[in-house]
Amino acid sequence: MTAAPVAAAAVRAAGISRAYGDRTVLHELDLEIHRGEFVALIGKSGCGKTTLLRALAGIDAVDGGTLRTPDVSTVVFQEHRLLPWWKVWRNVAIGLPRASARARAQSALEEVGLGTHADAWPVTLSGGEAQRVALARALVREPELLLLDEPFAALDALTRIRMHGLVRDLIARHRPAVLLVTHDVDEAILLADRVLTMREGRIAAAHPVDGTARTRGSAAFAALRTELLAELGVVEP
Ligand SMILES: Nc1ncnc2c1ncn2[C@@H]1O[C@H](COP(=O)(O)OP(=O)(O)OP(=O)(O)O)[C@@H](O)[C@H]1O
Repeated sequence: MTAAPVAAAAVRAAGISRAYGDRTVLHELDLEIHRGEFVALIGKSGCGKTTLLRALAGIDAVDGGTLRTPDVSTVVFQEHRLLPWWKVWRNVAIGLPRASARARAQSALEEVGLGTHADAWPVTLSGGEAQRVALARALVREPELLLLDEPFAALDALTRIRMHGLVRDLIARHRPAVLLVTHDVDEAILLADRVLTMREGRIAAAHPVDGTARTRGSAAFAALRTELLAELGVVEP
């Protein structure tokens, strides 16, 4: 028997592997995310980020290794995935006990600034509003693990900046463990406590984010950004 898992870990993956046919996408990968910790994962296209997130979400099984995740984990995807035939509040309330569903959905919508949109139809929402509803739907169940798969990638730059502020506030209040998969290095630095780079199905390096680096334009921000881009093999013009 190995030692008992670290109590503070919300997620613990040890040597997990996943293959599609003869193509191995996760190579004996190790990952720990602590309770209340915000981890961002960046890496080149095809390195296995979404595969890892889907494994943590329990959407896909792993072929080998051990994976421990909390009972309640929720996912926000790049596209909002709201059901068009249900009003906004019912989309948020999916899976909640009936008696409290409406009130809990309303309060979650208020948290994302959409309290007046409870009876709207999803089709009437802007892209940013729809993603805020998706966030409300993910947080209303008080997940211990929140998985974010490029949730801001399809939004315009200004909306994305506003969403960063909102997500920071929501996370500070709810304190789930978070894994954010993103292509946006700036976003990773601004939001995460720790940025992981992934290469060929493994975690290549971990970079703790110093508080001063969270200010865009600070020297610490620029230095970490340069380091991460170099690790990803990106040379800026
Ligand atoms: N269902 C599948 N069947 C076969 N191959 C797959 C499947 N899903 C993913 N792959 C392959 O696994 C590899 C990793 O895919 P994954 O989506 O995890 O990468 P990613 O790092 O998230 O990429 P991106 O940044 O482009 O979203 C890719 O080569 C992809 O083609």
